[in-house]
Amino acid sequence: MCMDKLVLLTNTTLELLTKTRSGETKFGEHCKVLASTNEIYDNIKNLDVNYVILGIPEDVGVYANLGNTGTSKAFEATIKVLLNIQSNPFTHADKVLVLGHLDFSEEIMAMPAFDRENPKELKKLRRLVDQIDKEVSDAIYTIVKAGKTPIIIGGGHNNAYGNIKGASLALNQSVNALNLDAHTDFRALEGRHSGNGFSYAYAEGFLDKYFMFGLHENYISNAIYDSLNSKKALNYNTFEDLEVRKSLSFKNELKRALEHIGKKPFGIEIDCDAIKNIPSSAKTPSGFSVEKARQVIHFFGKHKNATYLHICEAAPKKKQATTVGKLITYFITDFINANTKNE
Ligand SMILES: N=CN[C@@H](CCC(=O)O)C(=O)O
Repeated sequence: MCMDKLVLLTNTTLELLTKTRSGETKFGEHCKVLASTNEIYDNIKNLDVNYVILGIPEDVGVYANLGNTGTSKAFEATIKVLLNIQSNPFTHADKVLVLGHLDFSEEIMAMPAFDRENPKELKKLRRLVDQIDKEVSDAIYTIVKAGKTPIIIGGGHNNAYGNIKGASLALNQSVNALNLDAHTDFRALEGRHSGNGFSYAYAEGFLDKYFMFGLHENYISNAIYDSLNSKKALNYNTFEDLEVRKSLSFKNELKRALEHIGKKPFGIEIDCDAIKNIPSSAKTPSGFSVEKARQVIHFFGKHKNATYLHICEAAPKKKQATTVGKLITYFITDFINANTKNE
């Protein structure tokens, strides 16, 4: 529980980013922050909040997957919007601790020195992702152990591993996961990257049942297809069945997915590359609408076993930052709104 890489959101930054308006109260005026990292576990535990927002501004996992970087920009874009939405009975700002972010700037600075085309260097680069995993799982462990629900803003999808491991260790049991994603991220155990967070978590016993919602058929390799259909713990549907051929009903599939993962604590993983035209590491012209993604978050978020929410892979350029920040903010408030009704 060292959380060496944690940079708290300070009161000064909070005040700087929250643009107050007379006659209104913004989210940033009512959410909570911590004053110090000392005794962080006790401070998180004793604070009267249910949700802890943590940023993971990194793109090392995506780079180590030979993908396009930019995922390190999503957290800042989000926080600037989130703090400026209204604080009202829908948004529950007083139930939220905006903790801050894990600072992986050293790892990000180190990554371009590795030649990704050279297998030996790629191996070393992927070891940097192991270091990130350790920090992420420590942070999620601390938050879940303190009895709070983490809302994690990525970063690449490599961080699913740290989320699952941290939650599993805190709860002393393996956990399940629901993943809204174009890709399985269940690729080979070939060194850590953004395409194998779930396969590593499964192989190490932290992940039990896994449901992949809306996979794109064009990106399922034969090897993965065979695993999907041979392991009982894995279950999925495809975007084409749901939205193109309409051979499966969206509503029934939500229920089927919940039957697969809902019987014990589960994480909700949202990869922004599942949504049409969102700037992300694997941006797609064909994907779910923002409203369908919001419905997924609402549906699973309202379940008592929802243990965390992770929104990842958004990679906004400067001009897209506000739009991406708004998108992720809708996801956060949808989750909080649905989940609060549980209590
Ligand atoms: N987290 C994303 N993982 C995908 C990326 C695919 C792509 O970049 O096209 C994967 O490794 O399969």
